[in-house]
Amino acid sequence: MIQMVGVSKLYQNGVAALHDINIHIEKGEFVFLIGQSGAGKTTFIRLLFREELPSTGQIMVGGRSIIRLNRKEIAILRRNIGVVFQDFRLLPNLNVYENVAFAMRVTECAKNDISRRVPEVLDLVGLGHKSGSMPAQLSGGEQQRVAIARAIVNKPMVVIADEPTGNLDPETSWDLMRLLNEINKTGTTVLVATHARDIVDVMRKRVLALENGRMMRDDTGGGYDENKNNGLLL
Ligand SMILES: Nc1ncnc2c1ncn2[C@@H]1O[C@H](COP(=O)(O)OP(=O)(O)OP(=O)(O)O)[C@@H](O)[C@H]1O
Repeated sequence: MIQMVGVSKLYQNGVAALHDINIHIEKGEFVFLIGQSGAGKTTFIRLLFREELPSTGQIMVGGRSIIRLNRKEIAILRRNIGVVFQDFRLLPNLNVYENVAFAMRVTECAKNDISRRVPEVLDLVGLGHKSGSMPAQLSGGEQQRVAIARAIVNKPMVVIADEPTGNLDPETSWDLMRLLNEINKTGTTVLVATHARDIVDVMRKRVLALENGRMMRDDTGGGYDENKNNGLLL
């Protein structure tokens, strides 16, 4: 589903954000990406949906190289990858329904499909009753769930979340992780960049650990710290 071969990223200011990354994520996996602030997690994510290009190396998504794509192909890639940002990035002047519908409109979906699918995903994230609310009227956890609804509305192959619990209290963070786990159980590949040590330790998923732009660890069923093995399965 996702493959990086020899990927490095040197930003124009000379910062080497990623160095010789080689990873392979299969369809249907749930993967945590961990690492200290500045380790390269966001850069890793931005490369996957073509917000940045690597300086060297090859990136494949869904069996295709994403390095040389035209605008139309980039749009198709982004339809296949739902991204959830830490700061939600909802459109403030649109209500919950319209925020989610917007993601379908930009991919030129038929009106009928939009009016059928949007209520379906809002129910899935537990926000069916808030579809007329504006983002500013929602709690942080609710806004984040709208962001998830928007990320999954086009039935992407992959959902990527960049520190989705960064602004949430512990209980709401767990609700959100359970939701991502449910999405994963439907066959969607899920990649979550996080600092949430307790969540990583309990969920026991595959853990990729970045340190100064290098992939230092790739553990199946791993914890936040190396060799920590006292978690419970969710
Ligand atoms: N657009 C950019 N231009 C130049 N340098 C950048 C850019 N974006 C990130 N960097 C640098 O690249 C390195 C990796 O940053 P990145 O945002 O990928 O880390 P991160 O692991 O996501 O950190 P955090 O947990 O704080 O979000 C850092 O040194 C950062 O300063």
